[in-house]
Amino acid sequence: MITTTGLTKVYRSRGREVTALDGVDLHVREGEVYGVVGQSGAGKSTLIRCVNLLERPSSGTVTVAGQDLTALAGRGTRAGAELRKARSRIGMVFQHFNLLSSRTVQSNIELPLEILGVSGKERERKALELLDLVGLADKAKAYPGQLSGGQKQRVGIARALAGDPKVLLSDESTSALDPETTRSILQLLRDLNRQLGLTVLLITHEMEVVKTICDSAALMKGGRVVESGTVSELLATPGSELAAELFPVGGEPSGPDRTVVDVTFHGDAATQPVISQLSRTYNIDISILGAAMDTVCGKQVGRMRIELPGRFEENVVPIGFLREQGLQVDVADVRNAHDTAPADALLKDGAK
Ligand SMILES: Nc1ncnc2c1ncn2[C@@H]1O[C@H](COP(=O)(O)OP(=O)(O)OP(=O)(O)O)[C@@H](O)[C@H]1O
Repeated sequence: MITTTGLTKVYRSRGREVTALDGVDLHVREGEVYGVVGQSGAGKSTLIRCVNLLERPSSGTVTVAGQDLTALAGRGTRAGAELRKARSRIGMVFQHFNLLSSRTVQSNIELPLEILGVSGKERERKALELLDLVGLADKAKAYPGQLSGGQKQRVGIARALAGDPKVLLSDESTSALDPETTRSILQLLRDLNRQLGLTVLLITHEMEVVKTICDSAALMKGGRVVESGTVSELLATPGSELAAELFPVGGEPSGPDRTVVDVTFHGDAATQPVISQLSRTYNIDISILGAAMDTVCGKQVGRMRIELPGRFEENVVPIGFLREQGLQVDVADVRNAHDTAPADALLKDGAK
């Protein structure tokens, strides 16, 4: 539904160049909720603004619902009209709602339809239908100043849906809201995604948002996508930074010459007594340094950080045993991170 290839954006201001996007390839499938996360300055806002061509990319292409928007942006006035039409099919929700305070709620929702030249009667019908959809049927005549933050965002979402978009872009739409309101807005986005088959691309710095509603996610750093995939794929990828952030387990080793291992349990593996089997089979004492169970994308996932006595070399076979049970095993020397890669290579060799 949304594809970007080699998307690059270089800002030039006061003789300085800032590369905000550095060759971003993004693939968002129809009907999915896709989250882009990353620290401040990673390029998330620039990416979302380039997807609907609010910002003109320096190079690369953006295709939404099979239409190459970058090609339209480059041509004359006729193409400009086509671009506006294409853009009206992409809804956008903002962090600070961007409602007009002098207009009623209904009139805010009607605004994009006014711009599209839709008749008054049809605009009213559509606005009232959308208000009902977002649970604010009784607020049509209210002004934004009379609404709570969550209600304002519901109006923002209704306005974004006015042009019957196939795609909804959300720029930190819950960042200004308290946790409970955040949950209700995320639930609304999820419901709309399911009811309307809406594809949602959202940017956020909150892992909780990804955990609650995203099917897929990408991590951005320095204008690049450094990891991406479905949330389940990411959780199953050894060493995935996104997975570790989505599902952190802490715990320091209790002393030198210990092997610290992060074990992730999905599906059936979560119900097997693997840790006690490991302990019995190899006659070793295992300490649990940290553990958590959580629901990620509606699925139960468990993660445990355990400590085995002895160094990596001495634990090749027990760790091979864990891998054979279908568990995802990441070896981490938390005090000596540069040892991790060689240790993992060693394990793979040793486990053969
Ligand atoms: N209009 C602009 N002119 C010049 N530089 C810009 C402009 N907009 C963004 N940048 C720069 O581009 C880089 C990426 O910014 P962007 O706002 O896309 O990041 P972000 O990940 O959305 O950050 P945040 O979470 O803080 O919004 C930053 O270095 C920023 O300073």
